Amino acid sequence: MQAAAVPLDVDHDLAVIDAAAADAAARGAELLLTPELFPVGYAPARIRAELTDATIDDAAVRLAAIARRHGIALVHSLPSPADPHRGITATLVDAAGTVRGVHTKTHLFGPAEQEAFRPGEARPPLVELGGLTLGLLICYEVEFPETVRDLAVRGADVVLVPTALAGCPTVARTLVPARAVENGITVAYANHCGVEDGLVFDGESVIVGPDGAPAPRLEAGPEPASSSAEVAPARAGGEPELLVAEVGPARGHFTPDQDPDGPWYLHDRRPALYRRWA
Ligand SMILES: NC(=O)CCCCC(N)=O
Repeated sequence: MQAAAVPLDVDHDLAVIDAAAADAAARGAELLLTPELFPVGYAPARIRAELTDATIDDAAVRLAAIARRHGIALVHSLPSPADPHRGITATLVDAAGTVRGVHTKTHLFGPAEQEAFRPGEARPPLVELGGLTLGLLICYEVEFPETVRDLAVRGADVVLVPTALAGCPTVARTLVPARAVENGITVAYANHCGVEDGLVFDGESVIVGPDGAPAPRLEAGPEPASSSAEVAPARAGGEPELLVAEVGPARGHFTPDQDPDGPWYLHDRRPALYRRWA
């Protein structure tokens, strides 16, 4: 889902997610990925100054209910309750509304985030769902090859990335596809669009497969999609958009006997050598 949130207007922002979940489920999607901090909007200073933990806890309950109501898994992103400071989290809730994985952003972007939040330390989680292994990262983290590589070597087929990207479309156009290709996995990157708290978001949400190309779009309709249009990046500005694509098992784990031509990135890695260089 790519859409514009209204900072601190949780009712509005949850309504946008609810409508997207209904639309996605109707089109056959099994999981809806939403942008970073979408239920509260991307406004780090205002979140720190005005948001209460009760509001955050209530939003988490309502997001689980959205997943359950529409029978679709959901990745949402909220501030963590203060303990004593707040992190930025991503949570995967399954179609029954059960929390299956939570990640706290380990690489905070810029002074605004670093003043308003604390960085997480825990390793990004893997969740088994729908026959695939799903990894969670948040925004800036996907720009560090180490984070996606860590999930890939642990078996991730798909890395799901709520984001809040403004003024740097190179990330969506170049870095996100590179992460998918260099690990032979699919990366889904869901951004805000429009303007929030004076920030103009890039949009350009994308779902990129192991070959670096946009994943094929699932065409809703009576007949199974025989040929699917590619999922072009969402437009920068304007209205909410839903990219619905079919994602599958990783190809990065191939070894020479499975794929005679290579490249075999994960197979050919030399971590002991890299550690000696550190
Ligand atoms: N919320 C974020 O982590 C924003 C990341 C933007 C990084 C960039 N290169 O502009």
